[in-house]
Amino acid sequence: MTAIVAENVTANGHGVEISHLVKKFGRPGQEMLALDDVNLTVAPGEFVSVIGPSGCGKSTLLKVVAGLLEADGGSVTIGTDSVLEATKRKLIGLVPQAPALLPWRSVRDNVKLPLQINPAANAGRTLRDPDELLTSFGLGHALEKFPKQLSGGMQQRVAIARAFAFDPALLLMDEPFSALDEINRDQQRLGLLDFWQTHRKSVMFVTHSVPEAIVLSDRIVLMAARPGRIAEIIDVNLPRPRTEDAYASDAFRELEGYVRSRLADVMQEAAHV
Ligand SMILES: Nc1ncnc2c1ncn2[C@@H]1O[C@H](COP(=O)(O)OP(=O)(O)OP(=O)(O)O)[C@@H](O)[C@H]1O
Repeated sequence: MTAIVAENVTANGHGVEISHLVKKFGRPGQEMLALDDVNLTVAPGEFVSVIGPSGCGKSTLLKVVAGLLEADGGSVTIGTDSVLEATKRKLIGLVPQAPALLPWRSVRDNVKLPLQINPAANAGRTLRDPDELLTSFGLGHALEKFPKQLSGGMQQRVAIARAFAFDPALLLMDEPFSALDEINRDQQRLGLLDFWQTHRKSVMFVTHSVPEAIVLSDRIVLMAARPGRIAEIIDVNLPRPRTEDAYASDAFRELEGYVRSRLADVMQEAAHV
């Protein structure tokens, strides 16, 4: 992984403005409110995690922002663009739960793919060289390999490198480390932290892990279920750049206790609905 180089890295990317967002599933008359009046502003270069009980709408929120699901009400603006315009202009990088690499392309060619699709949209960007990018993610030795020759953790790193390659204005990550074991997961999250602190992109990151949300984020959006909504937005006022030492600080542990107790509150509420 790259060394942590910058204390004062300029924030990059576009902000996100989510306003009165509503998303329903189901047939008319039997609808379920997956997102009920969700309002959230993500500043350019801000890292925001979304946490909450199963079924509270975290993935749905990310999918609406990514343009994979259409909203039933409200709006999402990325910079000054609608989601549709942002997807056309390739402003959004998405890292799904499973790495979704093309098995017949080498690691290098998987990372090159977003540079090759709709190249006109890449004009004026700082595109990253796939080899350099993969090397900075500790995969310099695996450029010619195929996805099946890599471990799950390495594959997920390729997927993250691929999302960074075309310099998107906004990165959306839906539990990117959930399939990994705890040791691997911790390594990957510290690697992402390191990379992000050097490049400062706007990020929306879904996770079930409280420590993961704290170590990575500037703010944590706590969601509640039935209907899916924002219960609280929690500031993470820990100094940056952060390293694994952050876990050991009193401030970290205090915040972890607070987030866990608020998570328990919303889970208890949901149990009584
Ligand atoms: N395509 C769909 N059709 C119908 N209902 C859906 C669909 N996608 C999600 N839902 C429902 O919407 C609600 C929110 O789902 P979502 O996957 O966004 O939750 P989540 O917070 O990401 O959950 P988890 O933490 O378990 O991944 C759930 O009740 C889910 O069953």
